[in-house]
Parts: sequence; C-alpha cells; structure tokens
Amino acid sequence: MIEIKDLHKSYQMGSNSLHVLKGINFNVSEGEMVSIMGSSGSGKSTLLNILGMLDEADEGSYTLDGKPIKKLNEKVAAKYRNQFLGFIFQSFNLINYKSALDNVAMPLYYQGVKRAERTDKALHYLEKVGLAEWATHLPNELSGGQKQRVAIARALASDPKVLLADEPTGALDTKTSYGVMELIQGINDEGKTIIVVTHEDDIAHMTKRIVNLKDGVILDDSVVSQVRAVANAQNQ
Ligand SMILES: Nc1ncnc2c1ncn2[C@@H]1O[C@H](COP(=O)(O)OP(=O)(O)OP(=O)(O)O)[C@@H](O)[C@H]1O
Repeated sequence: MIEIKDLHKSYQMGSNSLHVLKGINFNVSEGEMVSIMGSSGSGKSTLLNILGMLDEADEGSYTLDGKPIKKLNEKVAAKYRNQFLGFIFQSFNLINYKSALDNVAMPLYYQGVKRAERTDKALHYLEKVGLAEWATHLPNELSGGQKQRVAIARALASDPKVLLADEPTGALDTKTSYGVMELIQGINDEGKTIIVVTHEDDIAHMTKRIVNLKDGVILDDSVVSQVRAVANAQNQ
C-alpha cells in the first residue's frame, strides 16, 4: 500500500540546512496498523506530512497504492489526498459552526456527492462511531472523546485507503484515549490500513507494529503483540 525508499528531507534555516529525515525506508501493507514513535524532533511529523502529501521529500521515493507521489500539481495532489487518505488530528480540527453531521459530510461535499447521499453516509459513519444521536449537535456541545469520534467518522466518510492519525489521543485523558484507540482498532479489524503517530508507549502498543524514529533514521521496526483496549469508553 505504501512504499518509502531512501527518503530525505531538510529544512532551510537561513544559511543553515537542517537534515531531518536521513534515509527512511519502510513499507506498509494493506490492512496493517502501524505506529510511528520517537522523541520530540525525531522527524515524526515531517514523515507524516510527506505520507499525507502535505509536503514533499527532497530525495527518495514514495509510492501510494501503486502511484508514485512526486511533483504532483496541487489539483492532482488534492484529488489523491481525498481519494486515498483520511486524516485524524490531535486537536480534532472540526468546523465549530457546523453540526457533527455536516462535519462528517464535508469530505463528501468536496467529492461532489449529492446532498441526500452525503447525509445518509454521514449518518452511517456517525452510527459507526456511536454518535448518531449527536448528529445535530455542534462540536462545542461534545466532549473531547466525542469530538475525536466525529473526526474519525469524517476521516472514514470518503472511504480512504489509509488513515493517518497524528497524536489522535494527545488531547484526551487516559480512559477516553483507550476508548478512541479501541474504535481505531475496530476499524483496522475491518481491514483499513492505519498509521498512528504517537509518543505514548501504551498507545503505540495498541497497534500491531512500532516504527521507532531517532534523529531522522529508523532505529527499530518491529511487530508487537497488540494490546486490546478494554476501556469501554463509548461516547466519552
Ligand atoms: N517547517 C520547518 N522549518 C524548519 N524546521 C522545521 C520545520 N518543521 C520541522 N522542523 C524541524 O525539524 C525537526 C523535526 O521536526 P518534526 O516536527 O518532524 O519532529 P517530531 O518528531 O514530529 O516532533 P514533535 O513530537 O515535537 O512533534 C525539528 O528539529 C523541527 O524543529
């Protein structure tokens, strides 16, 4: 599903260049659930931004679902992003003046899906995350865990090939975090490929494979025995 070969990325800081990714190689197969770990500054976000087609590497190659991702114009990049990728962020990134339902329906609007179908699909995904009864509520009427569930429903709405989650539990308490991870595990059980960036060890161990980054290189890449969340934190 994802093939990364010898990826390098530097940032220019005045006359200095900061070499952040120093030859990253890794593949993610369809249906995997992988976490990317590493201390602050190790390059996690830089790598995720490249995977999410929000930034480009300086060297190396990135292939997503068989398509080389390189020097795409913004229109094609946006189309690929919409078609292939679903994003989940630490701070949810919901639109505050739109209902939960409208937030979930948003990516479908950009795909040109008609209103009735958008509503049906958005409701379906809200049901999937346990929030159908909250469809008409605004984000500020929801708890943090509920907001993240809406964001997960939105990420799923366009049925992307890969879910990219950037610290998805970073703004949540432990019990709520486990509930959200339980939901994400369930989505992976149904076959969705998922990549989670986290610096929390317990969250990483809820995935099936941990890629450890240090100073821009992969220190370790190993399959782990997945800890199943048991929080039963539905709707939190
Ligand atoms: N746009 C940018 N311009 C210059 N330097 C940057 C830029 N983005 C990131 N960096 C630097 O690149 C390095 C890696 O940053 P990155 O955000 O990828 O690390 P991270 O592992 O995600 O860290 P954190 O866990 O704190 O988010 C850091 O030293 C950071 O300061």
